[in-house]
Amino acid sequence: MPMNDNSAPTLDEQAGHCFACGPANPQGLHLHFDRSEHPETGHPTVTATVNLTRIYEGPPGYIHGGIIATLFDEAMSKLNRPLDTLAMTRHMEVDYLRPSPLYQDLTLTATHERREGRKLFHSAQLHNAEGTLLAQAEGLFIAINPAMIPSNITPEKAGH
Ligand SMILES: CCCCCCCCCCCCCC(=O)SCCNC(=O)CCNC(=O)[C@H](O)C(C)(C)COP(=O)(O)OP(=O)(O)OC[C@H]1O[C@@H](n2cnc3c(N)ncnc32)[C@H](O)[C@@H]1OP(=O)(O)O
Repeated sequence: MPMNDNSAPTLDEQAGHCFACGPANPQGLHLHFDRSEHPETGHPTVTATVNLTRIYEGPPGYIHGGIIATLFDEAMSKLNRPLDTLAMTRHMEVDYLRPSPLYQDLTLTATHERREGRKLFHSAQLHNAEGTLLAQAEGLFIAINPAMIPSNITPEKAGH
């Protein structure tokens, strides 16, 4: 794992193996998000283009539902940093409205809705290129103590 000069890993380095967004995970999705502000509420919003192959297939020709949940979990988690909060997913609901096709550019978006103390409420959507809503989610993230996140994970420490 790359280290900074003080050998304390940065948050990005700690998250480098994240299955959805980590650049260091050879089997990950390598999602990249652009961040902006919602035009009406000013709340943080993130967007990514996803185009998935059969590795992620569920029904023939379509993305597996668990992977769609992963996309939503990741997109909503990306809202926590602009809110200056380290948080983990506590609850998520997903509506699968239409099958989500493989091999097509789909637009993944997430927006912060509201905060109640440690509780962050976010929403997320997946649209096809025609603008049809394919799936949507609501998520509850809970602000955590940074000490919950181990600073250095190795296979040896994980028992492998
Ligand atoms: C994460 C850091 C990563 C750093 C790098 C970023 C890279 C990105 C990677 C990100 C990867 C993607 C992200 C991932 O995949 S994160 C991985 C998936 N998530 C987890 O593994 C989290 C596991 N859970 C926990 O560790 C604990 O439960 C945590 C720490 C989250 C909270 O435990 P804690 O004991 O502290 O709190 P609590 O359980 O009492 O609950 C708290 C409050 O919530 C209320 N509540 C519960 N349910 C509902 C509901 N349905 N509607 C409304 N409210 C609800 C509940 O009543 C309570 O309210 P109150 O009584 O306090 O008022």
